[in-house]
Amino acid sequence: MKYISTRGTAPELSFEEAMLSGLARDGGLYVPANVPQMTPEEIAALSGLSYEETAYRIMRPFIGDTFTDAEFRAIIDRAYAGFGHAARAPLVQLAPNHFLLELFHGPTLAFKDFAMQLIGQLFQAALTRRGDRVTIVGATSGDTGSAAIEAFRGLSNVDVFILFPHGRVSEVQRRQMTTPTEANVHALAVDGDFDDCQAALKDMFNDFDFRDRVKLAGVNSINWARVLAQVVYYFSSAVSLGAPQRRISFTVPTGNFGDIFAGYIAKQMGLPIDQLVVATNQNDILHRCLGGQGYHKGPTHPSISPSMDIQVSSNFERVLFDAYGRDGGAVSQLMEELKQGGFDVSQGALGFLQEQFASGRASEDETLQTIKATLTQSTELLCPHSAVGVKVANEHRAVDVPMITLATAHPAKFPAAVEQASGIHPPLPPRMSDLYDRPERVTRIANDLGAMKDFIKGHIAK
Ligand SMILES: Cc1ncc(COP(=O)(O)O)c(C=O)c1O
Ligand SMILES: N[C@@H](CCOP(=O)(O)O)C(=O)O
Repeated sequence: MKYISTRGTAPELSFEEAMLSGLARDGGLYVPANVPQMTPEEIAALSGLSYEETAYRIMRPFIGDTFTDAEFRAIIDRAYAGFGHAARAPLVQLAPNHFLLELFHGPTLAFKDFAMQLIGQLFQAALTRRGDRVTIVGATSGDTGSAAIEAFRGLSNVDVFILFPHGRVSEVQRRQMTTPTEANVHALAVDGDFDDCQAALKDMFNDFDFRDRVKLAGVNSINWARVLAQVVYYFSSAVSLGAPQRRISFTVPTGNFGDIFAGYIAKQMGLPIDQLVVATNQNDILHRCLGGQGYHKGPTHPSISPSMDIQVSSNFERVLFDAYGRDGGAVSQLMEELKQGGFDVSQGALGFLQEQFASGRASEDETLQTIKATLTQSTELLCPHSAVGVKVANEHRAVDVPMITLATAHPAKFPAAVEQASGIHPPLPPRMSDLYDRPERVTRIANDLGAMKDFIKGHIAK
């Protein structure tokens, strides 16, 4: 199994190399040269299996010879052992033919744990075997950072630096990043927004001196392994509702396009997905683009679903690569135009995108109303991101096709918005109940690439 860059000029890599290197050296993102296929019989055979066994069968063909079967099984088992629900990703019914896929039972209460817990184990196994160490730098609008810190804190062969936008994450998200005491963890509050953090991260990857000197690695969804781990729950949930005999639709609260891209890969592998619906908050650049208005950046408006406050949606590049016939030159050109503010999508590419994805948006008010209405109609207390998904899913549901909306975070991560909508203050689970009492450790830093690189160089273990 080989991985190729969306910009077309970086070397092809194995799974292990692509995982450890993050961004391709031509600035692109790695994707599989060919997506492995599953037959209807193989998909049907997933019925009744544990989440771990399903994960093994879905991901195995993508891993190549990086790990033996036994090593890979053990890695998966360790990754999901700390989840607080036996099903790992349980489905609950909201309404006739509308289901919620609860992805918030991991250690940091967000869907990021599904991939990050696995990546933590994959990195540890690969680095130990190589006798190597890396510096992980991550950009976060809240959840990736806490999940990465949880997965990598205390590991001897990794330093972790997380860039988050100062004042633009929830207090729970911030505290999850700033209260761990392990010396290899560094939380940096950047005077900027998430797009500034992600741009700085990509600039670090494109500075080869810095990249090679600190042995830079990435655990954002830049990293193909992040996307791969998220493909699994599309299969597990769809099969439990009758796939492959039945078609299933999904609605996905979307920001950086990693989660819904995983659904797109599941469909490419053979899962019979009817609609894949992109749900955005008021920062609706993806919804506008899929509606034919081009991809043009505007100001980011802070919202009650802050993890989706994104203008430069990193993984959109991966689907553009397919939409433009896997032409790396065309993708490079679009990404150059994006640096100047945006680009128009060609008619052919737009047709491809509209065939693959539907979309919708939720305003702040609609998000609050959805939290309230869902609690009235069921017993489910939604986080604001999941509420964006439910609002948009309700607009796209068809009577004869089950719709699964991804619930991407636990409501207790966003208590202010949830309480405003429902009157209920969602409590943190007991293991985190002292989060507000723990001392914080954070470095405030200017939105200045040089300052960030100097900080990192000065704080990696020698
Ligand atoms: C709670 C939550 N929901 C939705 C998203 C959007 O996911 P993606 O960036 O993969 O589109 C994020 C951030 O990634 C998130 O943290
Ligand atoms: N919403 C994310 C943004 C980063 O996304 P990623 O999937 O590329 O890591 C967050 O919570 O940080």
